[in-house]
Amino acid sequence: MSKLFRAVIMGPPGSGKGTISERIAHSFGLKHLSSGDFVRENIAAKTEAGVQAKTYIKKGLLVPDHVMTRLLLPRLEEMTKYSWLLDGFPRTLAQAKALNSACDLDVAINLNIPLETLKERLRHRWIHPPSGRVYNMCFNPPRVQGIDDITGDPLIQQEDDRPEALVARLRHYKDVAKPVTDFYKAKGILYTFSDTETDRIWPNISTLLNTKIPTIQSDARCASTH
Ligand SMILES: Nc1ncnc2c1ncn2[C@H]1C[C@H](O)[C@@H](COP(=O)(O)OP(=O)(O)OP(=O)(O)O)O1
Ligand SMILES: Nc1nc2c(ncn2[C@@H]2O[C@H](COP(=O)(O)OP(=O)(O)O)[C@@H](O)[C@H]2O)c(=O)[nH]1
Repeated sequence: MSKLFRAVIMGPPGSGKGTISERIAHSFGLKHLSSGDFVRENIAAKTEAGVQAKTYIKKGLLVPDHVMTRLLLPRLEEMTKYSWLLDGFPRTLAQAKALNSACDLDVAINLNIPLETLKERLRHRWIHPPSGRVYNMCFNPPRVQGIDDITGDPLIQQEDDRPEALVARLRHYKDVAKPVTDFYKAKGILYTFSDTETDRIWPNISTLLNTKIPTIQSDARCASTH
C-alpha cells in the first residue's frame, strides 16, 4: 500500500495555523484541509450536520464532537489518495481519538505563541467570511484597506477576536488542547514550535517536513511499482 503524508496543525486562535498551513500546502504540495472551511461549506449547503453546527456557532460555541466528526471523517475518506494537512481539527481528545481510528498521522505540529502576541495579532485580523481568507493589517494587509483582494467584498472583524473575548477563548483552548498534545506526545509525533513570529517558525517547520516527506514519498513510489 502506498504511504502518504498525514499531518495536523494545532495552536490557539491567532497562532498562525491558517498562515502556516498555506505555506506548507504551497511548498510541499499537500492538501490543506481546514475544519472551519468544512463547517462553513456545510452551513452554506444546509447539510444536516451544517444546520446543527450553525446553531452552536451562532452562540459562539464550538461544534460538539459528534457533529464535527460526522462532518469531517467522510471528507477525509475522499482524500485517501492524497497527502494532507488538517488545520482546526482535532480540538478535543474525543476528536483526536476519532481521527486516530480513521487514519495514522505522521506529524502533529503544535504552535506555542505568547498570549500578548496572540492578542496583538487578532486585534488586527480581518476576515472574508464567505471564503475564510484572513488578513492582518500589519503582516499581510489587503491591497485596499477593508476590502477582500479577490472578490472586492468588505472584510469584517470577528466578535470573538476582541481582546476581552480572547482571554476566555484561550483559557478554554488550553484546557481542551492539553490532553490532545499529550496524546500526540505519547505517540512520539508531536513537534512544538515556540516564537512570536511566523517567519521565524517557518524555516524550522520546513526543515522538519523536508526530513519527513521525502522518505514517505519514496516509500510510496516503491509501493506503486509493485
Ligand atoms: N474541530 C472543531 N471542533 C469544534 N468546532 C469547530 C472545529 N473546527 C471548527 N469549528 C467551528 C467552531 C468555529 O468557531 C468555527 C470556525 O472555525 P475556524 O475557521 O477554525 O475559526 P476559529 O475562529 O474558531 O479559529 P481560529 O481563531 O483558531 O482561527 O467552526
Ligand atoms: N504580525 C504578525 N501577524 C501574523 C503572523 N503570522 C500570522 N499573522 C496574522 O495573525 C492572524 C492570525 O493568523 P491565522 O493564520 O489566522 O491563525 P489561526 O487562527 O491559528 O489560523 C492573521 O491575521 C495573520 O495574518 C506574524 O508572524 N506576525
